Amino acid sequence: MDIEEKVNPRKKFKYLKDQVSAATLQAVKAMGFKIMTDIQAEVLPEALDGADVVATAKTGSGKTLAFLIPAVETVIKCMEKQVQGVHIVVATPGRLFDHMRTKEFDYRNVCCLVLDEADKIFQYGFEEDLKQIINRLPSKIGTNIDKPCYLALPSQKGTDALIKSAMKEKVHNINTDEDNLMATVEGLKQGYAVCETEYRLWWLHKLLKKTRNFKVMVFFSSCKSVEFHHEFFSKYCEAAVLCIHGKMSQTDRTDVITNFYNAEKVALFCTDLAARGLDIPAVDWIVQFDPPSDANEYIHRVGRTARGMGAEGNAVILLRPDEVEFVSYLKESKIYLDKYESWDKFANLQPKLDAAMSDPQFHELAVEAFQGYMRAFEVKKLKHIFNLITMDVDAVARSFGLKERPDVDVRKLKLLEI
Ligand SMILES: Nc1ncnc2c1ncn2[C@@H]1O[C@H](COP(=O)(O)OP(=O)(O)OP(=O)(O)O)[C@@H](O)[C@H]1O
Repeated sequence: MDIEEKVNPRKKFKYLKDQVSAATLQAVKAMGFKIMTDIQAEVLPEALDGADVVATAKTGSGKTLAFLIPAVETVIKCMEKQVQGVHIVVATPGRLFDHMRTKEFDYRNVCCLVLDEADKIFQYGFEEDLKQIINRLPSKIGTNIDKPCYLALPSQKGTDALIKSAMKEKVHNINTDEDNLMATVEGLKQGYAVCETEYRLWWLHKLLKKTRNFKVMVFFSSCKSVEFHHEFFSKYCEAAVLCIHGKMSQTDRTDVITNFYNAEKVALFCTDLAARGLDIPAVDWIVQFDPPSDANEYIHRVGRTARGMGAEGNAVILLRPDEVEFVSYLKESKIYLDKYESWDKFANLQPKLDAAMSDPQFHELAVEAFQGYMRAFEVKKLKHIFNLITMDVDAVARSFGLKERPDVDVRKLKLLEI
């Protein structure tokens, strides 16, 4: 008996045939999906039935189709009724609200609102924009027009008031994450490695060698650090690396993502710009070279691998010896890391660094990258773990290939800590 026969019939997309158009089912089939993920199997029958849904599930668990299929079905019905105009608008809250204040943007017939990444929306302080948007939309979208309104959110913190204002009296709370013993997906193997500060760059060099036949994402805490490491590894170590960060133009970012999407083996150096929403096939390794700010950010970074049903992936976070407590902190959020081997033998990068540093522009980049790294610490909330007071700043400078500590007001930064 193959997997498909064993599976509960309610979990097959075919089960939705009375609720979903043949075209949608055909499109799902063309994507190669036959069985719904847990969140899809729970959300779709309810949402297609017109219920308002708050859905919480792990990153990479298939939330997109859980809200997209009902949204597309709504559009299909509008088209049948020959409703004119744009059918789907995808926007950030601030931009959407700007448009709603223009005469040309007619939103009187809106019948479905989806808030994806709702926790991030709150974190970025879009709450006020969102309230205004909801106030202007046909009141209680769900109740009045009898069409669904969904929230897809990885975490529910702070959303209660919004749910009340936007949704029907009766909201279906679906959480496939409850009672779960782990915050990350089963197919993810994750661990941490410890490395002395000044050998961090050397560690990364070794890791890139070991993973050269894989598709890898490496996370850094600042744009300049991404640029610095990218320049060093691509120009002076001839490594296959791409980079993406917020200071690049949209066209360049799109090109990089397309290249990474199509590549079989390459490393993408990135900031947290790439931590959410990107669905790139077959990423093998997530490397957190600089630590994330909290458990939530950790989960989203590692969520770029092991995506979809039965998928597998690997993640490693690099910690300095005085950051190891981060492992216990993650444990409190049900993230369990194995301890990976700590390397003590590295290829000597000094000649390559010396060559690079003879270029004044590269030296300047190293200084800026160092400053970016220090600034990232300044805003970290977990001060007991990411502690500037105990940090060996000279060793940090050396980890950027700098023989002397740049002129950064470390004393001021340290004072901020107290
Ligand atoms: N029923 C399914 N069967 C197999 N693969 C699926 C199914 N549904 C979605 N996928 C695949 O799983 C991956 C993750 O899906 P999706 O992007 O919807 O996750 P998500 O929960 O929205 O993640 P995130 O929170 O990171 O945005 C995608 O590559 C998608 O194509």
